Amino acid sequence: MSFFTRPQSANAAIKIVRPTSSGGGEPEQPPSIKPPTGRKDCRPYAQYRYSRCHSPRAESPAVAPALSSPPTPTALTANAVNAPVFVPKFPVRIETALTPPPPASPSPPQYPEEQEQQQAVYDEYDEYMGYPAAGVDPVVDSMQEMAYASDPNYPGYDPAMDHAYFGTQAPVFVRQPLNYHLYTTLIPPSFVSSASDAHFIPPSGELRTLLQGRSEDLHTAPPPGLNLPEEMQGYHSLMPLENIGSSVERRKFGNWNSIVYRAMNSQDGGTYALRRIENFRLTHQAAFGAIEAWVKIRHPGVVAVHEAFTTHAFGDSSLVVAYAYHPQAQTLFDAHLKPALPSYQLGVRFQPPPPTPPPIPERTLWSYIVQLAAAIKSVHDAGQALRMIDVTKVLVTSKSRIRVSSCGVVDVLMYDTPQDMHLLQLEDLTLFGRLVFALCTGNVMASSGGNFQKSLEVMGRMYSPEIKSVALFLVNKGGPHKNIAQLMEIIGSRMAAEMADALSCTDILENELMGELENARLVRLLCKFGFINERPEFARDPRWSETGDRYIIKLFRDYVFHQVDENRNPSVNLSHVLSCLNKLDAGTDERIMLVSRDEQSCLVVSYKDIKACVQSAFEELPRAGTSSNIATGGGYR
Ligand SMILES: Nc1ncnc2c1ncn2[C@@H]1O[C@H](COP(=O)(O)OP(=O)(O)OP(=O)(O)O)[C@@H](O)[C@H]1O
Repeated sequence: MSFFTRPQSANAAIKIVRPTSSGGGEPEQPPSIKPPTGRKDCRPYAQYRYSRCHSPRAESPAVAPALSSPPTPTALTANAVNAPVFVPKFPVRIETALTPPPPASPSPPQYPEEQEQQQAVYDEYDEYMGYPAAGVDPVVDSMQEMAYASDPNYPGYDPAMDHAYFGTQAPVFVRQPLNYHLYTTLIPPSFVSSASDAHFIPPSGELRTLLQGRSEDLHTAPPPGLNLPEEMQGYHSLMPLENIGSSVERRKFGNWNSIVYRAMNSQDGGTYALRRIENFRLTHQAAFGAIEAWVKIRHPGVVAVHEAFTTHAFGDSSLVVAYAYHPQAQTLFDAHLKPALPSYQLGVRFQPPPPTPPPIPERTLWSYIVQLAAAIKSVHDAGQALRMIDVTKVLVTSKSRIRVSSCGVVDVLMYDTPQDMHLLQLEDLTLFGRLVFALCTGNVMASSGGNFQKSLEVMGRMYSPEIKSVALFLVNKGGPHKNIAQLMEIIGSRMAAEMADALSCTDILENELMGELENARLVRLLCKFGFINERPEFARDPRWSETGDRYIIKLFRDYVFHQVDENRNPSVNLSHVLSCLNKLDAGTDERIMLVSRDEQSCLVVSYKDIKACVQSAFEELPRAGTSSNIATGGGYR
């Protein structure tokens, strides 16, 4: 009988070879590995299951646990692959260059009770419950024994110490490193539930739809025939965000006509919202001084100002102020006050008036008040005034999240009529109060003249007295020392609730992000597989895929994607795929058995080796071409 001994650069791949008569006749030991029998299917799964339970964990390169890792073999060479193949005629024994031949009983002794407990723990975490466990298939069992016995990294068992296990000393099992390379385990839903509706964030499924919608929004093209400038001060692909047809009644921005466009900036590739004020003549360049101040203000409650310029690109002299673009943003008016469109049935308009929108829930209202108060405070602290707190200028940018838009425009437009900043800041509070009235009653004119008393009654009926107090504090004249900080004191307790909800939102988003953690690295790996496997230009060259690194990659791909069940039906187990690819990316020391397609040879190889194979095959690609050059690019390695 002969053994396959690995090349001098002892690597982790173990080739199972054909036994020959020159090896000295009958094996002296009971066989530690049996040839593949009729039940070959699912062996890799079973091997996998075993390895998860017993082989040491390696760390992900990104998050290496501070545990000493055992010596690891070097990468597998092409020679190992070209070694003689295993023919399952006689029982054979396996030997590695790293370990002495296993003792008569290679499997580590375990006390039945401990074994049971361990198995229970493994089973609890085993996502491959449906696959045959150790002990089911004799081939699997012997492969497991082999992997166990030949694994120098298993810290809990030393064959030379067999006697110790049967003595009085209890076996020592070293804690394994954490499974950093496995797919991420999310925080239990009872702690952070992304399935339920949170204040600032919809359930996970809806959130995805929402984000998809926003992404789509960024790419929508304008209808043809709008006759918009192709390019303007570095902005292109302009698309109006409101109807601009001649039949549309247009509201005014103060005394000016205004329109908002979405546009791309060719310098940074970003998307911006451009507010254009038509027919504006700039008399003093210094009018842009306020914009400089606004560019410096960054607050989550304020739509960020980017820059301002004048242009003749629209055929007139326009002022344009560029803002951060928030896809699918709606004004508060559109979100809460706008009556629903009249219903039509069979082309006939219904007579009843359109339904009024439902009242805003009190929690949402408090949230708006707290966010606006925080935004105003930050702007006032920066020495500016918002001057545009209005239901048509405050944007709802995501669930319960609002931002004041159009900042800085009035400062430029009204540059010629300078006003006292303190008075402007007081005016902000009054505008804020009017907005609260409008949101409570659904009427933009709620705080004016004859509506005032009726509005207070409505507010008293529908909301808590604190809301009314806040609205009254804001619209009442107050002394000259009235300021936003006083409001903050009044709403202090509501701010605590707001903060708790905001932090919960962060937790949920972080948890969601955890679920996406592996995406990038897995896509990169799959791309490499795509580059390497089945290249048509090497289709007639068996050396390409049947030798060296690429052969191992080919077998590994079969192991990952082409498993069959006991009835030879394709097994489609995404968890298996993800788990294998994660381990491959992390390059763990865990070993798996790769079986050739004719099932006549097997290779036991670690993920670390396969990772090296993938890397070297990928790097070899540009050199592998003959006359044709295979281009690489993008720097993804
Ligand atoms: N920064 C922005 N990001 C995304 N969308 C925006 C942004 N600023 C404004 N919008 C959108 O542009 C559209 C027009 O804004 P605008 O402020 O003109 O509202 P409006 O209701 O038409 O008010 P007005 O009648 O005063 O023009 C609105 O639908 C608004 O949601």
